[in-house]
Amino acid sequence: MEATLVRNAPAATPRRAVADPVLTVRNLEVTYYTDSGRAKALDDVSFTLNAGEKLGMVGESGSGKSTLALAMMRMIKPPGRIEGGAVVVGGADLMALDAEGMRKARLSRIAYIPQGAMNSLNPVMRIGAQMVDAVRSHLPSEPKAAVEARCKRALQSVDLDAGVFRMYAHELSGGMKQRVCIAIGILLDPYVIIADEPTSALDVVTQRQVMETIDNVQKAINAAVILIGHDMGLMAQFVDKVAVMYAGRLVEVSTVREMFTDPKHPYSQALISSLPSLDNKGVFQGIPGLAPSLLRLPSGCAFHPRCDKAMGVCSTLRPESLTLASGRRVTCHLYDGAA
Ligand SMILES: Nc1ncnc2c1ncn2[C@@H]1O[C@H](COP(=O)(O)OP(=O)(O)OP(=O)(O)O)[C@@H](O)[C@H]1O
Repeated sequence: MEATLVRNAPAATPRRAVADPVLTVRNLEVTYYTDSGRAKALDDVSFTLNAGEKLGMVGESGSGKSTLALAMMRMIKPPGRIEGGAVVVGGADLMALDAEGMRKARLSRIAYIPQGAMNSLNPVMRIGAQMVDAVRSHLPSEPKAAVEARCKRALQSVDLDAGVFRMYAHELSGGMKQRVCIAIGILLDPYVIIADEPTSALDVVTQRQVMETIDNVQKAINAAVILIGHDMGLMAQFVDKVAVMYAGRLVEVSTVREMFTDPKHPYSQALISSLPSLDNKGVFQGIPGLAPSLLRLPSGCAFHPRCDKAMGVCSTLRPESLTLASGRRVTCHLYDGAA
């Protein structure tokens, strides 16, 4: 079946009729076995996304955001190891697929636009040939003309001229290259798109255009989108929900409005108050201390040494993820008994 990639077209393929949530990540665990010891980079990570929902994944460097993306794609390499959990996309648990099943699932069920993707385009192959290769590895019997038409539609849906099909990466600007990567990501109409820092190394105008492109293609195919990034301000304009990671754990998942107006976890509160605002001109509040090494995590809650609301229990007991009455998720002892 051909993908429907026309901008702002309604969700069209029967595949989109899959029951919500379209993505369920359950108890995902990843450990890196390094010479210095074991680093648990994902610790019991769970969340869900409905078709058409956009989730922003934020957290300091080293908190596990890219590891989460790679684990969902089953692309964790040694010394890392996925040690448990499920990633259910459109009804199929990716963790239970054999290698060939997983190869097919990449791009068709779940697409990943890695950090720096635009620099990984092959410099000596035309853009079109790279796109055709990606389609062919999934749909070997699709006629050449149909494959080309699919690729050109994908280029047009990210606001690139179909002529880009015949161009080389060096002929394109950074923003155009990033849009090519997005076009490749949507070639097979996936249920879920993960974009890891899709706007890094781009100027602010191009950043906005790239985010708008993701927004448009996401609406056109009704995919669930995970945007990984540091720029809370940019993210706030494009996502529906925000998930905050700290030392391999999801410490809060809230709607973007709740996160910005009433963050629950002290780490989310610190992240929000560290953002510049017109009311607080020139007053920047940093987060005290440094992110902990995963090799030597503090006992109890890993955030407690930096937390201005820490209580006795925080240094001894690991908090569980709680769902508050409003449906928000928070991993903090402050809310024990409130769930
Ligand atoms: N190949 C590896 N070997 C050992 N440890 C690793 C490896 N890759 C990642 N880690 C560890 O896993 C943790 C999570 O890393 P990850 O790259 O997922 O973080 P991140 O939140 O995406 O950071 P950034 O924002 O800088 O991209 C880090 O603390 C890092 O030390």
